[in-house]
Amino acid sequence: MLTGSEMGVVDENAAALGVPRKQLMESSGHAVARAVRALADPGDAVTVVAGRGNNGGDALVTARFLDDYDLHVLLLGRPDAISTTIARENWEALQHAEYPTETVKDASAFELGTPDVVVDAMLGTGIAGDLREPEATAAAAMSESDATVLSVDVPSGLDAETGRLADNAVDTDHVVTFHDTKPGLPDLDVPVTVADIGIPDAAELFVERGDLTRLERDPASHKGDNGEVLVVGGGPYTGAPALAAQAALRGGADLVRVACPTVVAREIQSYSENLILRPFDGDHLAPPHVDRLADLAADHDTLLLGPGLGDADATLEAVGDLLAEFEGTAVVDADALSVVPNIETDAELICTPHQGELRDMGGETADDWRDRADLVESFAADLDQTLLVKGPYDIISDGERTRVSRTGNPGMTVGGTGDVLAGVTGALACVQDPIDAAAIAAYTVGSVGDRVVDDRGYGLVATDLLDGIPQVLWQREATAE
Ligand SMILES: NC(=O)C1=CN([C@@H]2O[C@H](COP(=O)(O)OP(=O)(O)OC[C@H]3O[C@@H](n4cnc5c(N)ncnc54)[C@H](O)[C@@H]3O)[C@@H](O)[C@H]2O)[C@@H](O)CC1
Ligand SMILES: [K+]
Repeated sequence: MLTGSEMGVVDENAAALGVPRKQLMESSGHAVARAVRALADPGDAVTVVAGRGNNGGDALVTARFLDDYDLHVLLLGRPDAISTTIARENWEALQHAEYPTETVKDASAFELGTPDVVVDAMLGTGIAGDLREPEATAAAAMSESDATVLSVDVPSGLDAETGRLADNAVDTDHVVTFHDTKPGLPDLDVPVTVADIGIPDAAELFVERGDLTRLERDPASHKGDNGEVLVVGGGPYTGAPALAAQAALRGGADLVRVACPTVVAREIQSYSENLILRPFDGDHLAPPHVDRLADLAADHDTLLLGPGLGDADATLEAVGDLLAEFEGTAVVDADALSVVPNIETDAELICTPHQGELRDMGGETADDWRDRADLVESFAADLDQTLLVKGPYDIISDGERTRVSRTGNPGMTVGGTGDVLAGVTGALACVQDPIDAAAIAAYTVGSVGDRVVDDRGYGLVATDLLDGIPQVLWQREATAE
């Protein structure tokens, strides 16, 4: 089952892999034509009712496969109101080839006639709310007619995000949906055909730019709405928590606080005036600090635990105590990782080990990335947590879903890049599901590293990555419509 927006992610990923949406539209249109053939004989009357988006575009393709039918094509609205390039190109193809098309200027001009089959292609995943005019009038006419109604993707009026069926939705007889079923379709009690439209499995496995379409920033949002991250780190090291915290800010978090031992607080602050410090006594994390840190962490959307903490026994004991008390979402990195397999926690963890750290946690690795993906998936299932295992191909799994991010390059084996990745993951985990946060973070940090190395060659240092994070995260260079 895929929601409309998940379908948008997948088809943008397909475009990134070289299968643009116009090709998918051709496959969709053809699949609908095959369904028409199963419902009506050549010579029967078929009327296509097309809306102005890509749902209509699919059916404009269908028309070209129905030359041996008594065909009518009705476009709801003016041709210049067609909202996407690929749908318009398919409309123009019908004009050039002199297909019998008509445009319906308003609801009063809509006449369905008495076709044997009507193809409902008014609205698909782009719908918002109940049907407006002229779609509402057209829907009523279809629902009342004796024609067999074949809906494209979803019956017009079904919201594929929520599964809600509008009161004035088309009363359909048959649905051809694409790639996977959609929310609401199983409840309809009509035959639903799921058509394979040639989207490669890789579009769901690999993290690609389509995954970035999950990111939204509400224009009306206030400070804090986009996430508050608490980094607990530092002591033996100061650079790691500072990098992670700055990366969390670049990853879109509104507020990032760093809880660290007092002796290193001034030094960490000196790296950036954007950081807010919450020092605790001493020179390393230890069990007496845990209660206060647990309270502080509870006021944040994400806890990022590990960067620069070191592996003193008292520190690792405190990490275990803190995770045992914490009930929110935590990104666990570096020395803190070794504690995870030995504790009980109600927290939702995103663990970000490299392969050596994974083995120390009790996980297994393999040379072939496909084998590694299987091993990571089963270890994530054992832990019942999300893993982001770093490598030439990063493997992200929550034990059920597994994603692979292929960005990045050998220049990124330098120290500190893992802290940047943990920081971006922490920021995104404030606003995304753990697996999506980890997948987008891995893709983004790798892409930034690729850009830096393209520009300047190897010799990259972790701070080089910080500035480039927003550009990758918020790029909007979608090629398809
Ligand atoms: N995402 C994908 O991977 C693919 C999508 N395809 C098709 O593209 C469709 C989605 O296309 P679009 O995103 O262009 O969206 P739609 O074609 O579903 O609808 C967009 C249009 O509907 C109008 N609209 C929205 N709510 C309305 C309402 N309540 N009453 C009247 N008009 C309303 C909008 O102003 C816009 O013009 C899918 O359902 C599917 O049929 C296929 O071509 C294959 C691949
Ligand atoms: K439809």
